[in-house]
Amino acid sequence: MFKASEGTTPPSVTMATDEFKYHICCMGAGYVGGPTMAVIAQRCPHIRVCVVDISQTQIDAWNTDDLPIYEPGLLEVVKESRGRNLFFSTDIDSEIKRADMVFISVNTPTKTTGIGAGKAANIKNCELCARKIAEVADTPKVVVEKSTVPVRTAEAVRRVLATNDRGVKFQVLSNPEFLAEGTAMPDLQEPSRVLIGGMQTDAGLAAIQELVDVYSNWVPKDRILATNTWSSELSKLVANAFLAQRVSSINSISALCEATDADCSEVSRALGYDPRIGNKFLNASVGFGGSCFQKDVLNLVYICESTGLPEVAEYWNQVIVMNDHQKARFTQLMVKRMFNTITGKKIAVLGFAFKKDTGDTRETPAVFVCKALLEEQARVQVYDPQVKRSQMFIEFDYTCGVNKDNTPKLEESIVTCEDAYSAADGAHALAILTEWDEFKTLDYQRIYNNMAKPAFVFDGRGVVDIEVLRKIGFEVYCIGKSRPKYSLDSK
Ligand SMILES: NC(=O)c1ccc[n+]([C@@H]2O[C@H](COP(=O)([O-])OP(=O)(O)OC[C@H]3O[C@@H](n4cnc5c(N)ncnc54)[C@H](O)[C@@H]3O)[C@@H](O)[C@H]2O)c1
Ligand SMILES: O=c1ccn([C@@H]2O[C@H](COP(=O)(O)OP(=O)(O)O[C@H]3O[C@H](CO)[C@@H](O)[C@H](O)[C@H]3O)[C@@H](O)[C@H]2O)c(=O)[nH]1
Repeated sequence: MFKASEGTTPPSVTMATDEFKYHICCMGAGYVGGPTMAVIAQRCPHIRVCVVDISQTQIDAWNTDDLPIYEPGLLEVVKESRGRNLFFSTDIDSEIKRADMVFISVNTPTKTTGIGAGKAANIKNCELCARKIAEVADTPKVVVEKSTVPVRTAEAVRRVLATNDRGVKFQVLSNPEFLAEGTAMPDLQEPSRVLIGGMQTDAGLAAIQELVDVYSNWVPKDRILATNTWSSELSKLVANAFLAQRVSSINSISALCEATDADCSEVSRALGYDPRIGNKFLNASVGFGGSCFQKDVLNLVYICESTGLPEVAEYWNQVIVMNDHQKARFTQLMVKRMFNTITGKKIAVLGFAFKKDTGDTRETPAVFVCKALLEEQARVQVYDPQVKRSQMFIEFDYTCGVNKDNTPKLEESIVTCEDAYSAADGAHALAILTEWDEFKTLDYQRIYNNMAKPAFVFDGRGVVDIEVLRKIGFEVYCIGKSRPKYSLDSK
């Protein structure tokens, strides 16, 4: 199974497949499946872990040192176990058959058509996994929902599994993942908690214990929370809704700070000292992005609507409304400050990923800002240390429906650059859209010297030292901070 290819780490210890007493198969080799299984394999060398996927390209990449995702520390952990007790394969049927436990870790995106389009999560991939397990399994298995799913999805998975015609018994558990991208490895190695939901029957409790036994290899017992299935499924959606709500709340206050000369980071600091509020997730920004927050809040909204709770649905929907407003507000400010026109102007966009330390661009605010800049006929010069040009175009099309068929000048209007200095060369403005550490230590004097004047900075991430940049000569606007006094209109 383990194919030696260029750049692949050879196995340090070889143990025949049959010698392992316990086998885990994970369906879905993405941002969650890959890192999660790499950590299980690292912490449980006695368990054989195989991650399977329908995408040959994805699996091939996991078998090289050029992994399909960028995550600090991931490659080292993969290399430690790959070929020893961690494998990546497209032989889905064999790996399911062999497994004692099967994780379902496939994507559950927002539906784009049909009932619930734009809100409901599409659990098609989860159902297909359950069907595949039902089709090929000939021994009992614990099936673990790792994907984020609407509450009561385990019921659907259980019913599909029951169609197995060999009478095989399955237990379905909910074990949502709470890792954040960019910090996935520490999040997995020292999780704040591991949540496991299952049926409160003898067989259900035994299945929960089986999964507890896996995590207990490295997670302290008091951080492993066992509960019933529905509470577990719902907790995941609610956790993301609460986090997203915090970002929207502080972003709403950022607008008020800009209008009143209050400083949003000072407000956050004051709030954060209250232990009941806590100091995390209070950074005002150009808006939240990522594959989870919007999808999961919208899913929660849809579930509330479908269960006859319109007021509750509307409450959570405001989190999305505020996020959309924040993204739009940022570009409106740019245009307004640059004398109400950016037609033909060069704008340097620093950062395209939805947050630092990831190459993930799903729902990134940068795509919405760039789209708005293109609509104003600006020329956009983008630099991101981890995002390839091809990925940016995939994201424009997927998230905003912008492609070269409906926007013929797209390719020439977006210039991708090798570093921040070339992106800023000749630009009228910098727009900082991801908080990459390297943007804090750029030589802003050098950047200023090579920009058109007046040189504007629009900081959507609170990255720059405003006073230093103002001394250099920049006209600086930062989310949640007071605006330059030399502006004609301070609002
Ligand atoms: N990305 C995150 O940070 C994160 C964190 C926690 C939870 N989640 C949730 O975890 C789930 C997976 O997210 P992700 O970001 O890893 O998605 P992803 O798109 O990165 O990966 C999903 C993988 O599943 C594969 N797949 C789809 N259908 C399959 C099938 N029938 N059989 C085998 N493989 C199949 C795809 O080819 C893809 O490689 C989602 O429900 C998401 O909401 C994501
Ligand atoms: O104070 C803050 C904190 C975050 N963000 C933005 O919010 C988005 C999401 O950030 P973060 O939550 O750190 O990253 P994700 O990888 O999306 O992780 C979230 O979504 C995952 C998928 O469900 C969950 O597992 C994690 O617990 C949850 O934090 C990013 O655009 C951040 O820039 C802010 O604007 N201000």
